[in-house]
Amino acid sequence: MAVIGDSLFLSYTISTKKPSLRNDFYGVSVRIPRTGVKIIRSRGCVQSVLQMEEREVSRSPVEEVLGFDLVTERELKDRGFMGLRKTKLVCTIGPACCSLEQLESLALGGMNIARLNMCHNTREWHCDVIRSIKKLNQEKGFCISLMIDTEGSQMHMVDHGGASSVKAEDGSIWLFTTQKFEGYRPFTVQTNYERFSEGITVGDVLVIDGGMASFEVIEKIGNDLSCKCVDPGLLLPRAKLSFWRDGKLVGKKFGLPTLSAKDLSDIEFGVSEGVDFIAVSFVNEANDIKHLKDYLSARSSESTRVLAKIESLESLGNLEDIVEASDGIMVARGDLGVQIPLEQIPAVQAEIVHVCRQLNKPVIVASQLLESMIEYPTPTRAEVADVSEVVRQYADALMLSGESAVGSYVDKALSVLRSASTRMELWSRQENRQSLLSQRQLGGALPDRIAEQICDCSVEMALGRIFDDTLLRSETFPLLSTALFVKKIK
Ligand SMILES: Nc1ncnc2c1ncn2[C@@H]1O[C@H](COP(=O)(O)OP(=O)(O)OP(=O)(O)O)[C@@H](O)[C@H]1O
Ligand SMILES: CC(=O)C(=O)O
Repeated sequence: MAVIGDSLFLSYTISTKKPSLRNDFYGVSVRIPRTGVKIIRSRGCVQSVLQMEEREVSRSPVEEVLGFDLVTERELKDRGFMGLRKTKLVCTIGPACCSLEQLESLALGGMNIARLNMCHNTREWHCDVIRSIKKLNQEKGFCISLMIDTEGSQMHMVDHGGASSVKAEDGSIWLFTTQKFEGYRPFTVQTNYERFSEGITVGDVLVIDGGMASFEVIEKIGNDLSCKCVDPGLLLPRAKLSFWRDGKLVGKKFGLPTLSAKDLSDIEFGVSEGVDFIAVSFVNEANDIKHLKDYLSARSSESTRVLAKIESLESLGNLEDIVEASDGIMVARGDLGVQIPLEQIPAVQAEIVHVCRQLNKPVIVASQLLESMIEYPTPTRAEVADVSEVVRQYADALMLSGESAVGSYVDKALSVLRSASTRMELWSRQENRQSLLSQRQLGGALPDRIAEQICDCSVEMALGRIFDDTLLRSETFPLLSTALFVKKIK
């Protein structure tokens, strides 16, 4: 399977006295006139420099906003600028990729956003990574955006820093407790949340990490739970816990705010370091986002974009409001899979992406895209199909988690993501073009057919009473419908 891409890349930098650099979503959009692209070669790799005169930009009646990326020389030659990859790539930074050299390698491999998960590592470590990325942006001309991801309030096992996993055997009896202890205690799991057993009754099922292992509650001992393993499996450090009754999630209101004191302190840190995005974990309703945006605007940090992570059952019930309130969305399939049955994930993902497309909000699809590449140098066919499906759904970005943070094949994983998304975009464009050409009632030349399609869309919207009469009569309407149409077909 030829999904591994070419190794020669183009890097784009702007050469102008005062570049009109607009750090559009995912940080790599640049306003340019149609002309002014020159390819130069430097240090053995090909570098493209967009030459942009300010005079030209202000004079140009139609500015193009293009998403710029690293592309192969061959891709550029074959397909021109419109053929550049649109799907952005997010890499979670961890021990496997945090040195300056490793980050540069990711930048060359097409990383658009570096994600820092505030659950892990120290403030100093995060600070070093942020500084390294800024250095690469400044000195080597990359445009990598920075995202911090808050820890959020969720129920999980406490990591005692011992073995990387513990096996739970069928029928074994375990104690889930809130009592604090150091080191490893056999058949005992410490949970992070004191009220974790509130409302839980004998017979309920405790599921680990969305199905890694399951236990039946056999006795309540004060706040602790004695449980029998009914589905054996591995318990990983910080594994997430959820309770189920009669096949349904036991909705537990933890009484915890979406943003904990630690989250607020991490956000404060991110803002002071000038990160571009804050991804908020366990958003349940639009107010969670509105409050954070108010806070950011009080600090004059409105330019920091707020992304809502959709990973709880409750957030699905408030999806449209959350999408409206946010600057973008992350489909956090990892935690979502703890709260809803796994077989529902594909449909829920498609629905979230669809709502985001309808409301014109960017959406990242995250978790386990290339999970096997944490250990192996090639992806499974199913993983490549999953990545391609996300692109086909018109998600704006794909995210690597463990594959880049702790994986053994970080650059390869990114390369697979890049190649698979490029190919699917190309295929999708050809398919769209084909369906446009095969429309029966359309005119002869392609521009006529496109114009006719735009009119069709306008009529469709008018019939759907999307706009009031004043707007329909005004000159803005054709422009607006054109813009909506263009945006929708991407
Ligand atoms: N900064 C880091 N330092 C050390 N390990 C990290 C770091 N970031 C990620 N990891 C490791 O990579 C794995 C995947 O990271 P990721 O942040 O995507 O998932 P996660 O821990 O399940 O958190 P979340 O549920 O918020 O996504 C983690 O389990 C952790 O082992
Ligand atoms: C990314 C993340 O937080 C999740 O998938 O749960």
